[in-house]
Amino acid sequence: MAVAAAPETPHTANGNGRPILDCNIQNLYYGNFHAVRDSHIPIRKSEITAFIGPSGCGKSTALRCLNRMNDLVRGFRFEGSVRFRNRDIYAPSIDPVAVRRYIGMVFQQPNPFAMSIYNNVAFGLRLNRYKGNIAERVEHALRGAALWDEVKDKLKTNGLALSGGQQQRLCIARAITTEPEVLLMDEPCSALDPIATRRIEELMQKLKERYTIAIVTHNLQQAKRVADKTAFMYVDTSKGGRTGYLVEFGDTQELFDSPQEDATKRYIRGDFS
Ligand SMILES: Nc1ncnc2c1ncn2[C@@H]1O[C@H](COP(=O)(O)OP(=O)(O)OP(=O)(O)O)[C@@H](O)[C@H]1O
Repeated sequence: MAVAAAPETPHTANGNGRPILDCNIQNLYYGNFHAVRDSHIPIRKSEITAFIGPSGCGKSTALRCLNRMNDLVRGFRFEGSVRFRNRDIYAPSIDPVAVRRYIGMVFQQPNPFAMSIYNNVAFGLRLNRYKGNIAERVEHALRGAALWDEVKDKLKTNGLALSGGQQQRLCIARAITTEPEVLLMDEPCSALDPIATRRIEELMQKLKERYTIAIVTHNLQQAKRVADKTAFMYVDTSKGGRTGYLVEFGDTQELFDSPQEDATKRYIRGDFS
């Protein structure tokens, strides 16, 4: 598969210089609806990049561009590029299923499969016909997701029997078991209580040593706590539509402490939501 063939070695290449994932959305449509324009978001290795902005500005849409999840939506049309391992993942020769093997995703609602904890985590390995020791990889992923100690004695229990926070960590284990390079997280804590949220945030800090993370969050404090870089998006209604675009991108602390754009200032102050 073309995506896999590029020279960069996962997890060991120097993170300086070019972004690991260079997202350049010129125009993005759902049917006739112009959903996002002019958004260049470079995502750097071993950093957490947060996407913030008011509802409907295209945060999730932009995130889902990064592993071609929007391809599953009828009428979706993309103009631009997303470069990963020196290739544009939207090039005709690229298989979107293979892209998702390298760029995994965790969703807003924890969504374990209705099967055992073990099988949830082993699922992706079996799908990829992994020939090594599956039990070892399952344990490794559950440890990586800070869940092993809580579930090691009940691996045959149904994943749906776990608490919401545990289910989300199970989904993270499921996403990392195939060792992706990038993890996309679409509001991963929005269904969780503050304690479970904190656990996921702590986990993200550990995970970023090994995986590059992009996260959509409505929670500005969360972006401040976890993200190295932040992209602020807003909605352009000037032409009668509602098209999202990138207003400002930069170091999280700088963006919050001294935003350059008026829209960013007002959003951070809470003048609009
Ligand atoms: N599958 C889809 N089909 C058609 N339009 C869509 C689809 N998904 C999103 N949209 C539209 O694209 C725009 C951006 O949606 P998106 O969910 O990306 O925004 P968001 O910033 O993540 O919003 P929220 O914070 O409310 O989740 C919205 O106007 C939305 O209605």
